[in-house]
Amino acid sequence: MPVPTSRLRELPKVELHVHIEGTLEPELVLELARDAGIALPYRDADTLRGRYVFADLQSFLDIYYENLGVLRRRHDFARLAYQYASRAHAGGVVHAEVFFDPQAHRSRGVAVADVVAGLVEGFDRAFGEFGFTTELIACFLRDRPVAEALETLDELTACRAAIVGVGLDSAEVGHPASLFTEVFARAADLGLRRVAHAGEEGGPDSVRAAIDHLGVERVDHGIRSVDDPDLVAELVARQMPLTVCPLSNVRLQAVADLAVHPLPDLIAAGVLVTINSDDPAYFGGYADDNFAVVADAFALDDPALAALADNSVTASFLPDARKAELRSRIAAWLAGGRDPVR
Ligand SMILES: Nc1ncnc2[nH]cnc12
Ligand SMILES: [Zn+2]
Repeated sequence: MPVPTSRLRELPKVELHVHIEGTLEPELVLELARDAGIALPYRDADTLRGRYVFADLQSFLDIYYENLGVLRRRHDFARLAYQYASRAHAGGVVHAEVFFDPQAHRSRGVAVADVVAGLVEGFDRAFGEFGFTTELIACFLRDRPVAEALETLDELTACRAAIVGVGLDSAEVGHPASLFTEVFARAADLGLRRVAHAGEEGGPDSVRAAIDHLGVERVDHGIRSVDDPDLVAELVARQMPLTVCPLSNVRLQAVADLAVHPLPDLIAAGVLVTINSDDPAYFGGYADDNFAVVADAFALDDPALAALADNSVTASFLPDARKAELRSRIAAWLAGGRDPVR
């Protein structure tokens, strides 16, 4: 029996893999372009949305980087953050650890400090209005020079207090994690937490490289780990979280179809799997939608869904007291009650 969507929305969720630039809905692209006097080659939001047919990661990244060019002022980032928080909250997300791509903005002359200040402003508003909590994770672009990542890390130190950690994203194949060893070592010296995309289009070796060279505490995606049983066993032994994004994997053709997604095999093996949206404005769904499609595709019952939500709490960078509070809210949901806080 499928779990009704309204009940699934009430499951308290923590989102650990969402790119704030990937929450830029076509309507906001058009609005920000109009405000800034930027001419766009499409008439309306639906025409832009119609372009969102992707053959692979790169074909998505091309449009993603093009669209984020409309984000220019601190206020634009505040709007984006607040809009994401509002939508995620409506789907039951109570806490999010949100990626942003500083290099994609500073390369266009937008100061990293303005990006961070805008995101903080939008998320502070969301916290004040509906108690939505967030942490920020600055991702380095792995298809850009390492020297640029080091410069960006230097700039980020001025906003150190607003950032919980660093990540690694953009085109995976041909851009090994090992190149970024020094960047991640310096981030660790600054007390920043470390995560990295790996095993999205790259294979098990890419996942191993992120763990061995970057010292990550979570692997973003990591689905291709399933191709190497020894790696799966290692992920289980270390309880290394994977931030899996099912709709993204389908839309970027990392998997042929949801029915053959490795999620059930990873769960069955005992991997600490979490469910996330990645770039929801592009892939047809936010965190609740991702929960809904996997619940449906793999006939997950309430205990299985609560276990996935619980994994995200475990894998989060939240303090222990907040983790305990969220765990008891998930347990209350499982026991059949409504979430007492919503
Ligand atoms: N799914 C993804 N993989 C790598 N880099 C990204 N940047 C935004 N979304 C991404
Ligand atoms: Zn991602």
